[in-house]
Amino acid sequence: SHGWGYAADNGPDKWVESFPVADGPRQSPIDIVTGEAEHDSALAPLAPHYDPSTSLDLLNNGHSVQVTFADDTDSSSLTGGPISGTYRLKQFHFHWGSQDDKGSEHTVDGKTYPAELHLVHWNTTYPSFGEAVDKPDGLAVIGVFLEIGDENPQLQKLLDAMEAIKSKGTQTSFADFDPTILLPGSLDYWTYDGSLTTPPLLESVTWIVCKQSISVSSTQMEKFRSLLFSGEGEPECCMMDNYRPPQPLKGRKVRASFQ
Ligand SMILES: CN[C@@H]1CN(c2cccc(OC)c2)S(=O)(=O)c2sc(S(N)(=O)=O)cc21
Ligand SMILES: [Zn+2]
Repeated sequence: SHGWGYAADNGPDKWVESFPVADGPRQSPIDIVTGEAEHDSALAPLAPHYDPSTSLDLLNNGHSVQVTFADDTDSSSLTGGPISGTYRLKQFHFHWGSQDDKGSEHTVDGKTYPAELHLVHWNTTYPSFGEAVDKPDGLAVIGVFLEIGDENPQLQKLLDAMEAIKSKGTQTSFADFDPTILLPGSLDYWTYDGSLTTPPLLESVTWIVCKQSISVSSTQMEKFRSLLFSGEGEPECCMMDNYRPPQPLKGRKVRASFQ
């Protein structure tokens, strides 16, 4: 089968064949061992500032569901946290499982969550996303765990719009969406140096993983699982288990912004 994916013949265990960095020194995701994380009082509070007018469209790219943002100004950007300077929001997307006991990429003391939200930002010391994506300090991704609980009304607009993008390569306009509403109440976080969790697995990401999760109901999770990896006219293949498992820490330190 052409191209990478999450099936037995093109999934995470096979990626190293086309992307040797898969076995590199700073791969993501990782298992966050909370007892090993060191509180760093020098870590600043996370300061995301998002402008809903920069949200553009909702896309099924065959690997995940993604909302893309206009990144020609600093209107939607991230400062503070472990990063220096300003990183612009490019897109956010999710990873999830085929059932509620798995689906996240990062794990916490071995605990898996049913899904994980990633907000991808690029360092404006570089002229564009494309220039930043392969630099060691090029990207900053905020990870938020989704935990099964009450229905999350903030997800509903996204879930309803997914009707229009069931198949790979479909997209629909998705204006006036403020991703701030998807963030947990507390922005306490763990941070470490890592990589993209999908090919090309570039080791360019400062990971910022929120300690507090947001809720999602089992019914809402079924909505994610009704999306398709497959394109229109192809045999239907449900989009689920689109997560990479934790990778070796290889001596990296994980810092905590909280005691
Ligand atoms: C398909 N997966 C996304 C790939 N992207 C991408 C797009 C264009 C070019 C490129 O490299 C040259 C990479 S990306 O950088 O937006 C990210 S970040 C990310 S995650 N799970 O680590 O947060 C996954 C992807
Ligand atoms: Zn991701």
